[in-house]
Amino acid sequence: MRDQTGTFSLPKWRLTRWLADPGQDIPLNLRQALIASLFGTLPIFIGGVANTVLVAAVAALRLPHPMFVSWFAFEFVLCVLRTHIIIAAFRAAANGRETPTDLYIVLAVLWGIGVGYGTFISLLSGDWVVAALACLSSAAMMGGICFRNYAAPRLATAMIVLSFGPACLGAVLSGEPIMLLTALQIPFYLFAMSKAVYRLNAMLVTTMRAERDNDYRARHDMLTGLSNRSGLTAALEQKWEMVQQGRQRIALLYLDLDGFKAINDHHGHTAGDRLLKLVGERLGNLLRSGDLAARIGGDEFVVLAHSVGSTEAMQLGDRLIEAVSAPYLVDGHEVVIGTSIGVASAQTGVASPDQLLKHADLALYEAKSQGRGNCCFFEPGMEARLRVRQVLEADLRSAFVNGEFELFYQPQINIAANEVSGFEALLRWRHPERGMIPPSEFIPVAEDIGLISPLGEWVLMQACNEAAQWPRNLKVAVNLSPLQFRSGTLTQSVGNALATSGLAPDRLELEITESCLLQENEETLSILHQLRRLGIRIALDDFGTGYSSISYLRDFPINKIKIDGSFVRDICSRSDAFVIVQSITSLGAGLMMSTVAEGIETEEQLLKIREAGCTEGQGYYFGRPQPARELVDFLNRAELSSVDLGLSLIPRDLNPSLLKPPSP
Ligand SMILES: Nc1nc2c(ncn2[C@@H]2O[C@@H]3COP(=O)(O)O[C@H]4[C@@H](O)[C@H](n5cnc6c(=O)[nH]c(N)nc65)O[C@@H]4COP(=O)(O)O[C@H]3[C@H]2O)c(=O)[nH]1
Repeated sequence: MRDQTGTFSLPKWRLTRWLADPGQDIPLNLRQALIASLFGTLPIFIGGVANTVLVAAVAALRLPHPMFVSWFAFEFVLCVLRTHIIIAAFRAAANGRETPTDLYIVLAVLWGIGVGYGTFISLLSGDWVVAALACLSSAAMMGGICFRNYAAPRLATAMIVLSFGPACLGAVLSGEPIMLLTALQIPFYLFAMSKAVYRLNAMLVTTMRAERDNDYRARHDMLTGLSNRSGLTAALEQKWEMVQQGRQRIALLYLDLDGFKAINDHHGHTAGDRLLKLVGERLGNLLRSGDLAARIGGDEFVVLAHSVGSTEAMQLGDRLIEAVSAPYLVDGHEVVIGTSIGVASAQTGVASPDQLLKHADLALYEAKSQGRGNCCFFEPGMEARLRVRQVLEADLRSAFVNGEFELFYQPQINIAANEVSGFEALLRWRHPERGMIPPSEFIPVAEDIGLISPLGEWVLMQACNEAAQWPRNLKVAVNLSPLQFRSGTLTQSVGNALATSGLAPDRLELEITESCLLQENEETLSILHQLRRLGIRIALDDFGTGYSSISYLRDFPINKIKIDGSFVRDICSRSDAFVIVQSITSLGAGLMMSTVAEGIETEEQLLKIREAGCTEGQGYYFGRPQPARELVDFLNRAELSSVDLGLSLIPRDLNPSLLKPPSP
């Protein structure tokens, strides 16, 4: 059936409403489609009216009695009126105007009455040729009525009874005994045809419901109830003409959830699904009427906002980030995720809805590459940057396979004992064309493309293997990505690395950042305890930046605090930096944790760090990150006199009081 939903008006008069009523619980759009179908199948309509006028004309010619002439005149006028009304209805529907549905239905009923009247008078006429013609014609009409009007079963039944019912009475009154048989047959025929109408109607409604459900499913995401990709495309295409004519301003906000995969992996897909539903609800709550939210991929959502410029779209983006990032309660667990958003608006130069979506996607890439929880507006240069990024991703994947990674080690110095206490392993990528690429450039990419877990495992194994060859029980510190921390396999990987290398667990230190501790306190706590049970030490990296929650130091089994290099950089010039470092070291001392100052580059900084009470130091002043093969040499030099080598851990000409162990 042709879908004409919404183009033909529903009847308004009481009688016509009753006649066209298809039954209870039928939604509005189905009612509209059913009414539209009454106007359809034009060949049957034309055949029906032409046939009636023709039969009436033949009868009037054979029997030019006023009854037959008036019948013909009635049919003729009705035919003209109905044709006019149906043409007017189609025009009105095409132009989105009210259609004359009530009149159309009333004329259909009158037509049925006309056919019935003609059959009746023909049977009484005694002219069996005219009677046979009229009876055959109205019986044939019933088929047409049934086929054409079963969308409104009451109307069709009324037309069937009115057009052929009088033949029953006519047969009785015809005076011909044999016609009594026909009079007996006609009610059965009427009943059978009416029954067929209701059956056909039930089948039609079921089919239309199924079509409607399929259509809904085709355009909606069953999990969240939001639109899906094709729903979004349809909505975009619908608005596009107005957008191109400058009559409508729209913006697309492309959201990608940060940290969703970890929740899915950790709590299972059912919890992940619940979380997606909650995200969908939050998005829906923020939209104005006429805006649309869609889920177009696992954890990817798009918001189509209308009547917004770039500023309002960015403001909406910020509100979406805030809403999505608030904690969720899923299966009794509090979980936190974030979202990055790319925004694009349909200004001149955007050729198609597809291109607009692509722009928003590019802006999303940019938002993600700037760190999580960002909202970025599309700029033309992003496409080129994306290509660079895609090349980097491809290179990164092959780098892992080609063994282009290596570990550099930076010494960590026990300031009090004036000796090297261990080394921090720092990942390096020796790119065949670009040379050495720093971890800050490729680790976020490795996290995004799911390479961080295997890469992290490789780092652990390599660091443990190399550290196992070092003298003097020197420690090795290994950085962990938050994603690796939440992977669920960390304890096992650490256990494997220790078992394979034979490194004593107390020589391995894992450096985590606060973002590892941000969510799932119980889960995180249990991983940390498992690691501690293996005998491993935990260091909290970059302390003093980010959240720097003191409660982490109380709640989690941490052995060491690494004070962020930014404080060390300012320690000689800003008294507040010194006070902060001092406060962290005394906090650490009180909690039986050692404190390491990162990024020491000068002697003055070292003096201040000592004065502030740090137990360990790390930085270019002591040594830059260097390949494993150079460590033995470094250690040998460190153990020799500084005067001999011109390289000193704690320069000799320092005030001797500075060489004393730090005061607690
Ligand atoms: N300006 C200055 N910088 C100094 C000084 N002393 C050390 N640094 C640099 O500071 C960074 C210290 O590492 P981080 O804070 O853990 O920060 C690391 C760490 O978060 C991450 N990273 C490095 N290796 C790995 C790894 O194997 N796994 C993971 N997940 N992250 C890693 O990459 C970050 C950057 O590493 P690098 O580029 O090697 O940069 C290193 C190091 O070279 C100094 O005196 N002055």
